Amino acid sequence: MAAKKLFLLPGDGIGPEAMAEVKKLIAVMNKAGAGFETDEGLVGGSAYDAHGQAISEADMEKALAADAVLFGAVGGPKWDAVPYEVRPEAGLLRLRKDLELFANLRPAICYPALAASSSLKQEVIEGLDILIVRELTGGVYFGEPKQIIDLGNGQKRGIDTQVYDTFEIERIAGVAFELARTRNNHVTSMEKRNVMKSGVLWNEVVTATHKAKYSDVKLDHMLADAGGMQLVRWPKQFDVIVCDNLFGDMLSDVAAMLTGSLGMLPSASLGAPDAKTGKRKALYEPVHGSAPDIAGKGIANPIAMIASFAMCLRYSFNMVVEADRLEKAISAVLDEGYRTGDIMSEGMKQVGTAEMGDAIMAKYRAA
Ligand SMILES: NC(=O)C1=CN([C@@H]2O[C@H](COP(=O)(O)OP(=O)(O)OC[C@H]3O[C@@H](n4cnc5c(N)ncnc54)[C@H](O)[C@@H]3O)[C@@H](O)[C@H]2O)C=CC1
Ligand SMILES: CC(C)CC(=O)C(=O)O
Ligand SMILES: [Mg+2]
Repeated sequence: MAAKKLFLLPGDGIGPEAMAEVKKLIAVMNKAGAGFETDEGLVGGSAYDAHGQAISEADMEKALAADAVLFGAVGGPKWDAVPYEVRPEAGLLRLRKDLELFANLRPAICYPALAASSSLKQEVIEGLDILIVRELTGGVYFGEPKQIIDLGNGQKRGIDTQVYDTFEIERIAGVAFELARTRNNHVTSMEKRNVMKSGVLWNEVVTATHKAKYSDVKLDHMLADAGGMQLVRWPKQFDVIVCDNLFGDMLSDVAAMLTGSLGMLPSASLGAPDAKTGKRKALYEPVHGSAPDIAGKGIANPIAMIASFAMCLRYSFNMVVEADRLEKAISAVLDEGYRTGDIMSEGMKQVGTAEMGDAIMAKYRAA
């Protein structure tokens, strides 16, 4: 059996704390013969401190050669003043761009045990299971020009450019429609065609892609600001949401709170299948950032990171049984009342990062 090459990039802040819990799981799976071969690198502020770059060329090569990359989180106030080109977040953007990870899957599931403790009413989120499909390598995060110009009159101008070409919209729409077919067969496309030309094109191309290949899937369109409102008002109206890089970033943080906490939301970033092998480049990461406010305290919720590893098992290694088993272990531990601080509510057992990781591992082993 060929080794399964995992490249670990824990990053900064709570990234390494959450990744430590995944490393324990990998060790347990390897004892049972899973055959993961792991290597580890630096990204973000930790890479900047070591070599003045947000990710080194050597680590980029390892990421490109791996079957999957597991990523923690990057950033923090320590690096606020570093040059923009080498800021911690640049490491993540480079990984996404160079690995051509255009499809970012961000599922938001409300675990039954957390339905009562959300800031939203229980009936609004109970049973929630939606999937945000975010375009990840285009749009305003990457478009040129991207600069600050000195206008010479005491004023400056900040410029970011939103650019989308037809093929970029077509391929992300295709991913959303394909995934919808495995779920409730419903896609909602979100843009702002009322004020943005890229939104007009987005709407046209999604509509044409639907007509050409996916007319069996229900499609509707929503302006992205109204979409944000609807996500909070009645999120269960959605199945798959497809949107651009910026709206997807924002709407998935909104969706995170439907699940109880940013600490609960995993993600998978996938490239196109290789024409010969069918394999996709992939990176798995929690939706949250490095949470500098709680870093180093051992209290971060590791569930988003562990659930991202479950997505890795499912999408990169087709280990569907193990992925289900791990997701069930997370659910069972929540049913038993284990809570990190971010999801704590009255009468529950408050635990730290490692205790939560250990509890999930114990359930996984026992299943
Ligand atoms: N993928 C990545 O690496 C991302 C990095 N960032 C970076 O992270 C840094 C901090 O950004 P913020 O806006 O504060 O966003 P954040 O996601 O790091 O934190 C927002 C809030 O959620 C809480 N939180 C997040 N994850 C948690 C977890 N696992 N357990 C418990 N609580 C959790 C934090 O304590 C904080 O109160 C910035 O430098 C930002 O650029 C932000 C988002 C994504
Ligand atoms: C580059 C990241 C920090 C952007 C972000 O917030 C995200 O991808 O969720
Ligand atoms: Mg974000």
